[in-house]
Amino acid sequence: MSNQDILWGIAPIGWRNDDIPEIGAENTLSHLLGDIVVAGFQGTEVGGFFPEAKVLNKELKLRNLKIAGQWFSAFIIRDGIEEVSTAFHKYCQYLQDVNAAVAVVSEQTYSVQGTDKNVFSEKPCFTDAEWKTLCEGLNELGKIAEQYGLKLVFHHHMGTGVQTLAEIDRLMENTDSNHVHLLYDTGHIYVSDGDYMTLLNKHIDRIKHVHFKDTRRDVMEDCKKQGKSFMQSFLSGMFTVPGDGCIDFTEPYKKLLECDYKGWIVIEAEQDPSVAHPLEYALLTRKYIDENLLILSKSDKAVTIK
Ligand SMILES: O=C1C[C@@H](O)[C@H](O)[C@@H](O)C1=O
Ligand SMILES: [Co+2]
Repeated sequence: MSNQDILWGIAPIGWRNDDIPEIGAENTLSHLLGDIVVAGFQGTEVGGFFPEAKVLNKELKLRNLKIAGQWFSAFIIRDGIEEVSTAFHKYCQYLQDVNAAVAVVSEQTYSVQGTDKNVFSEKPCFTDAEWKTLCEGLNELGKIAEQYGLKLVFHHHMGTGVQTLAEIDRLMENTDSNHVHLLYDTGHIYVSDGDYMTLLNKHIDRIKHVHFKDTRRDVMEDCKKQGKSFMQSFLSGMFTVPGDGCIDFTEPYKKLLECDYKGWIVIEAEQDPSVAHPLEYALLTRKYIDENLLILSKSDKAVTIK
């Protein structure tokens, strides 16, 4: 790895999917971690099927792998911050026990992510009062995360109330930059807004975790035309690994280098593992990273796309 400030990981989502537990159910933890070593990544994120911290730590140590973080579905607007905080403490304790860096939080109130609704046209929008509840709640969760040595990174996501650049702007403006950070997911912002550089250029100072997710443009257009749900879309192959889709990752990577980004870049591509062989795709993206990204240095300036 040429840049020691950046750790490269690959998410379990290519092997198993927490949104549809049936797919890839045959892929065990040993299988996943073994593939990650073969493909030359330094770690992963926690999947829903991962074991208790002690067991996981042993498996990680045997393979010299690390945990970057884990997804947390928050319902701050629906349930209130008190109820969410109780679950969040427990989740942060586990992450601290496995030496993770970030708590990946997504607000799931009214989300259509796990439903049959058209993800391209039926996303929720929050009221002013709901925005206030959400932002104040996130400030609280951010402080809790810090008690466990973690940074709270907010995950903007298709089919949720924080999906578009305008919504991410609003969230960033109304949360405390000391406690609430941003996860930059190339795939989600590209599918939502058709552009992945504006968000990065605008909020680079708040970005403390990165998901590199690629998109097959033709599949995305087809899913849009057919009004598919989020799950139908990824099962149709809307997402893929960097190097296999239409996103040019040299631009975001150059920007991250130029701005001295320190943290994880996690490859994350939800596909059906019975269609897209997880190790084959992990190796494909490893080759793309080695040949196109790791050869770049800070002096290769990113072009600012307006
Ligand atoms: O980070 C993520 C976690 C998944 O659960 C989610 O559905 C996926 O799209 C994603 O970006
Ligand atoms: Co993501």
